[in-house]
Amino acid sequence: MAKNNFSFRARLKSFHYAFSGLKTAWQEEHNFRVHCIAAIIAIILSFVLHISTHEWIAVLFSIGFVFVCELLNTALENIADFICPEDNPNIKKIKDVAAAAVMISSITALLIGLLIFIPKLISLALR
Ligand SMILES: Nc1ncnc2c1ncn2[C@@H]1O[C@H](COP(=O)(O)OP(=O)(O)OP(=O)(O)O)[C@@H](O)[C@H]1O
Repeated sequence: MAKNNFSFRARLKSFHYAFSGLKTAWQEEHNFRVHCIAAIIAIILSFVLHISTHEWIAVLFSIGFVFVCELLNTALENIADFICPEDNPNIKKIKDVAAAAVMISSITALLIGLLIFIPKLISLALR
C-alpha cells in the first residue's frame, strides 16, 4: 500500500536516474555528443537570427525528437548487446532499424533547420 503513496523524494530519485542515463549517453555515445553540439549551434542561430515563437517550437521539438531517438537507440543497443553479445542476424536487424530511426529524425531536424535558417541567413547576407 505504502508503495502507492506519492513521494517527492521518489520523484526526485526518478530525475536522478534520468540524468544518470543522460550522463551515460554522453560518456559512451559519440553520436549523442554530435547531436548536443548540433543542438547548441541551432539554439545559438535561433537567438542570433531572432526566429519567431512558431519557429522556436519547431527547432526545440526537432532537437527533442533527435535526442529521444538517439537515447532509445542507445537503450536498444545496450539491451541487444546484453541479451546477445555474439554476432546474430536478428540483432543486426534490430540495431539497423533503431539506427534508421535516428537517421530519419536527424534528417528531419536538418531539413527543418535549413527551412528556418537559410532564408534568414540569405536576407542577412543581402542586406
Ligand atoms: N551482435 C551483432 N550481430 C550482428 N550484427 C551486429 C551486432 N552488433 C552490431 N552489429 C552491426 O554492426 C552495426 C554497428 O553496431 P554498433 O553496436 O557498433 O552500433 P553503432 O551504431 O556503430 O554504435 P554507436 O552508436 O556506438 O556508434 C549495427 O548497426 C549492426 O549492423
